[in-house]
Amino acid sequence: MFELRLMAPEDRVDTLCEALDALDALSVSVEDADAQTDAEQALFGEPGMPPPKEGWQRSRVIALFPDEAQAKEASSVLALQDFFEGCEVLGIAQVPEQDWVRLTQSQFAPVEVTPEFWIVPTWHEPPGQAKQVIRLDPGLAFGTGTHPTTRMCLRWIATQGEGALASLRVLDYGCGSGILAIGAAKFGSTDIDAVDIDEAAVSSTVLNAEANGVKLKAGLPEAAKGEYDIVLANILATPLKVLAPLLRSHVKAGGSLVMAGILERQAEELKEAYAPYATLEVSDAEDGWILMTARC
Ligand SMILES: C[S@@+](CC[C@H](N)C(=O)[O-])C[C@H]1O[C@@H](n2cnc3c(N)ncnc32)[C@H](O)[C@@H]1O
Repeated sequence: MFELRLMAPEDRVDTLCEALDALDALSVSVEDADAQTDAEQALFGEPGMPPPKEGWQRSRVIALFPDEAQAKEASSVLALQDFFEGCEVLGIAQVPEQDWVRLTQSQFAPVEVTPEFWIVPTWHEPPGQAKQVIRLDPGLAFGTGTHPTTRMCLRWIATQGEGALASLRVLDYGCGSGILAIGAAKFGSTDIDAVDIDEAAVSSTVLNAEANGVKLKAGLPEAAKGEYDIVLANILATPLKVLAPLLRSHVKAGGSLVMAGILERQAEELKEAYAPYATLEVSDAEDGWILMTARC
């Protein structure tokens, strides 16, 4: 395959990508042309908020074509268009043959939750010291264990102890891949509801639970019914604040509310939002994220 590399100012990127698509590019990717330089302008938004602006000052647009002739033709056609003014062809180059499957898989190594509890992709052998293992491959839904918020929730489950959840009813609210619900099952729970607003997450949860040989019920949020001994919710601070009365209503008296997706600096606003319902405390922290829990 051959890639056609182009430079485009911010206001031309969308048009250029659409044109490349119309010219039968197999894929088009856009990178910050000023990344790692003094001119780099970060475009991070607050979690849950849109970024400060839509695009970078200058973007490198890379389009993949099946052969050199098509890449050259696309380059010539683009150069004749009015909208190409301000854009530039950086070059055409052959893409070296790679084993893409192996390359992708190599980016997902086993993840340690505790020295004895690991998340292991199916193409890896579990580490020797692992006593509990969740088998999970990256998919459409969030939750492979590579994010600190997921790991902190799983660590909380693990610190309850082996089999400690055996007689406990668990709700995983915002289940994504179902990783927390599966973790709860690994530590003994047999009565688990996993819910999400995203139907793809619900389907992923069902498949991942089957792959791990655990029993749970997955569905949309209205499938959460009644009270639970443990409510796990790894969402984000803003929805967690909105969901405060609902999440609290699902926790049994004496039960635990365990929440992640919260930045360190959001601890106080979460405590305030939950004050009418529960007393939250910070139970864990990793990479600027915190785990907040309450005994209800
Ligand atoms: C950060 S992911 C967490 C996934 C997984 N539980 C984990 O810990 O890795 C948050 C999930 O919450 C879901 N979600 C967001 N808002 C929600 C809401 N109001 N009700 C239910 N699920 C929600 C999203 O679709 C997403 O799958």
